[in-house]
Order: sequence, then C-alpha cells, then structure tokens
Amino acid sequence: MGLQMSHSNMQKKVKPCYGPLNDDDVDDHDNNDNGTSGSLALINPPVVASYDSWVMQHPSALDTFDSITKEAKWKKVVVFLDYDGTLSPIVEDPDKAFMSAEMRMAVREVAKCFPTSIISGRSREKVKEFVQLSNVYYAGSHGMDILAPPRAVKSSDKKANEGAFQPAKLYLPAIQEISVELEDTIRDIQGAMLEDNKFCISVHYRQVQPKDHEVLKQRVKSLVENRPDFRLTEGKMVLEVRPSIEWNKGDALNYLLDTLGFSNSKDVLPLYIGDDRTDEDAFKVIAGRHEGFPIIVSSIPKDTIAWYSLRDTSEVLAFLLRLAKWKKSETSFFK
Ligand SMILES: O=P(O)(O)OC[C@H]1O[C@H](O[C@H]2O[C@H](CO)[C@@H](O)[C@H](O)[C@H]2O)[C@H](O)[C@@H](O)[C@@H]1O
Repeated sequence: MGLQMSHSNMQKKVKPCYGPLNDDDVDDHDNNDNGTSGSLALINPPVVASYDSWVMQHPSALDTFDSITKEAKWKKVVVFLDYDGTLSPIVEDPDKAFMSAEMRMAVREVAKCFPTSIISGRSREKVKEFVQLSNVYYAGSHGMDILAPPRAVKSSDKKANEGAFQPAKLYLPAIQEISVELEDTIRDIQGAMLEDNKFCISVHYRQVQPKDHEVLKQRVKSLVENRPDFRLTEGKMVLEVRPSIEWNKGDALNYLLDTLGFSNSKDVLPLYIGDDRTDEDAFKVIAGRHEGFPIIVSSIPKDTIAWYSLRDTSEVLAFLLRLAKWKKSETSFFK
C-alpha cells in the first residue's frame, strides 16, 4: 500500500513550489495566480521545492491505488477526464494531439465500468474526433458545450435534455466578431495561431519566439479588456478567450453528475484527472464535496487543489487500466 494521507491533510493549501523541467512547465509558471479558471494575472513565479516533497502532499494515484479503491469499493465512481496533456501528450501542433490506441482502449474499458465523461477546452466535435469512443460523454469548450446522454435522464425530464447544453449560445455572434479581431491582432506575430473551439478561442503561442510572448499576451489582454462580454484564461502556452459567463469545468462536472442521475446520491465519488489550470475548477468542486479523487497530471511541483497526482500520460494510462481491471475483478467476485 502506498502513502496514507487523510483528505483533510490533502486539502491543506500546498505551498507553491516550482522547478521547471520543460518548456510547457516553464511557461506554465508564468502568470500562475494560484487561482481557478487559469485567470490571467501577471505575477512572478514563486520559489522552488522538490518534486519529492510535493508528491508527499499530492501522493501518486498509482502508489495510493489500494487506498483509492478501498474508499471506492461500496460507492459509485464517476470518471471525468481532461484531454490535452492528460489523454494525449502535449505536442507542438494542436491539430496533431492524437491519442494512442492503448489510451483509447483504456478509456473504453474504464467507460464500460463507470460513467465516463471527457471535459475539454477543445470544441466538442474536435475532442470527439480525437477520442473516437461512443461510450463516453463529451463536454467541449471548457464545459460550455455538453452532450449528456438522453438515456441518463428520468423520462419526465427527457425534453430538457435533448440536444447539447450550451450556456453561452447567445455569445456565438460576438465570439465570431472577437475571433476576427484576434486574427488581426496576432497577424504579424510569427508562429501565433488561433484555434476556434466554438464557445472559446484559443490563442496559441507555443510556436512563437520567446521574445514575442509578452507582446502577444499584452495585445490579447488589452483586446479582451475592452470587451466586457469576454474574459481571458490561460493554459499551457495558450490564452483562452471565452464569454464572461460564470461557467467552468467544475460547473460542467456538476451538470454531468446531475444529468447522469447522481445529484441526490450520497455515495458518489467523482474522479477527475487533468493537467491544466482550468482543471483546477473541477478539482475545487470535488474538494468542496470532501470526497472523490481530484488527480493532477504533472511531472513538476505545481500549486494545485488536487489531492493526488500522476506524472504524465503514461501514468494516466497505467492508472486507467488498473482502475478498469480492479472494477472487473470486483464485479466478477460478486457474481
Ligand atoms: O482542456 P484541455 O482538453 O486540456 O484543452 C486545453 C487546450 O488544449 C490544447 O492546447 C494544448 O495542447 C496542444 C496540443 O498538445 C498544445 O500544442 C498547446 O500548446 C496546449 O495549450 C488545445 O489546442 C487548446 O485549444 C485547449 O484550450
């Protein structure tokens, strides 16, 4: 059995500790405001502590697997997964962030055992195209576009759940407008790229020279500041321009739990795996419930609300395979 740690311990705010190991992570420390929704705030990165001491506070979900399953044994686990950096490794070109066949198989197996949703910053259509699984539910645009299963709602509520839930639908014309303005703003910055995620626009700067990062950020920031109907969040070498509605991945998690029929269940344990700042909103919801499994994917120490950690996508794969295997062995034992 791995590290034993009570949730009250795990919920203690972790002191920010940084030790950049790769360019994602270096960038990830820029503007880290230790907040949720990856809000953009220009703050200096704090001082470094080691991965070993960080992992003591955010124990590996693989090392603590036995205590996780012990807690989950008589409860209903509901699985939520982020996409980029969690199911697929971070790559230079966002259009090439493919998921491996092994990962697809693992997610399929997990989804056979537990209700499983993918909550991504990508558009719902795009993430579905990457994942290609029919037994998972998809929430795109950071949860602003959710297709919950019609079969999961009570028959009397069916009408309410037909089609996708899109709380920012009214913003679509404005999103098209700001997209044109953004295109204009970044046109002369070599390597800068826009990605249309339907209810939000990503401004990528992974392929922009470091000397131009600040210019790009400032330009996008001032454009958004002049549009009160929009706000800016930040991910890994990406700025995300989104409608200024109060809706994030945490709300999407709650919405899915609700539409999946778990809102009144006392024995539900949501499990969320994600690597980025916008995933903190989902971790926060689980932390607020005081039970469940918020798991951050990171190979470096970072400030997070998550209780558990996994180093990278290969550990996510190992964890998902183990989770499905555990559930199957439990089920066959009781047959
Ligand atoms: O919520 P997620 O599914 O994690 O989406 C967040 C952003 O992910 C993608 O960008 C990130 O991954 C790209 C591919 O590895 C990488 O090139 C980029 O630098 C990362 O920020 C996606 O392209 C964005 O639109 C999402 O906002």
